[in-house]
Amino acid sequence: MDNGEVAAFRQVSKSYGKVKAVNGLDLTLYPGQTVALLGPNGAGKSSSLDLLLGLREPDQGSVTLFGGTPRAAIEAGRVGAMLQSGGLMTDVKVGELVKLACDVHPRGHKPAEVMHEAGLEEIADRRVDKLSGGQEQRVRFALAVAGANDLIVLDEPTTGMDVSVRQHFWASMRRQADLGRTVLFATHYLEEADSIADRVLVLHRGRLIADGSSAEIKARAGARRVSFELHAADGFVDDTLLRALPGLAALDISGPADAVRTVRIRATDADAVVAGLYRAGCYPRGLEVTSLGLEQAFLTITEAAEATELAEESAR
Ligand SMILES: Nc1ncnc2c1ncn2[C@@H]1O[C@H](COP(=O)(O)OP(=O)(O)OP(=O)(O)O)[C@@H](O)[C@H]1O
Repeated sequence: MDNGEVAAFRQVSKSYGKVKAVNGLDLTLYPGQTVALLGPNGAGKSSSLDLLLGLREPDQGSVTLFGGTPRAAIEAGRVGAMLQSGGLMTDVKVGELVKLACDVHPRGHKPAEVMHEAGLEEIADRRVDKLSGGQEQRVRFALAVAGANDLIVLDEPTTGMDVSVRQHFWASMRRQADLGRTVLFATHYLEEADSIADRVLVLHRGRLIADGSSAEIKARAGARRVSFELHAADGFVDDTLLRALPGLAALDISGPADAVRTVRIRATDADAVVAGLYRAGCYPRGLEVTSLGLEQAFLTITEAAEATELAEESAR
């Protein structure tokens, strides 16, 4: 039964021996979303995608696609995937393989359209086992969009693609999302997540530790920096006043109190920090407000999760 949800993980866990690859994952994906799945090596990204596609069974919890089993959704031709693992058929030409994928798909597109979309026309007659890494990725991409899928799952899709192919690839994925399809991709390229995804998920040791827009995740991590100088000649500023500023996530002060001190602040709300400074009668010199990227936010969030995990482990 289709309940409007594209995919739902309900308290899903999966272990390999002692390793908890996925740990209590609760997640719902909706139509038309472009979702980036981030996480350090071994965080459980590929394992989560495998569970989503029914390639592995959860130890606990349930995974549904379009309100039914992953298998039913795949058999109905609603899901396309581009995974890292799994070899391509070898003794076949690129054009033949793409045609086969279109023919067997319950809602297959015309092979010529798919060849064009994936930029494969020039290598249609090349054997699949004679391709470069980037060309192979393009073939995998073609197989993922060979039919009218409602969900496209991509595991590190742009690895090995050069810049222009990568741009072409993401333009094509945007068109898919504009058609109302859901695109879920795991990546280590944070700039891709930042510019492509409207929802970003961060996994850490199998747990979902952040879920929101890129802007929300940056804000949560304290992803703007406010820096300025305090000159003793302008009047003494008490450090406790700085520490009490609204919107402050972290504070670093360097330099002697009786000369020039440099203050660097990581802010969850930079506007509140600056307003708070002036309200307190503090007149900074050389004020700068800069944004930190998603990369910095990602590192902040995952480092904080790591520190919490270590503290919990040593308390046990
Ligand atoms: N088949 C398996 N057998 C044993 N352990 C596994 C297996 N697959 C994954 N793992 C372990 O589960 C954890 C999660 O792995 P997974 O591949 O899902 O992470 P990932 O986030 O995709 O990592 P990467 O960014 O390196 O691709 C890791 O500790 C990994 O070693």
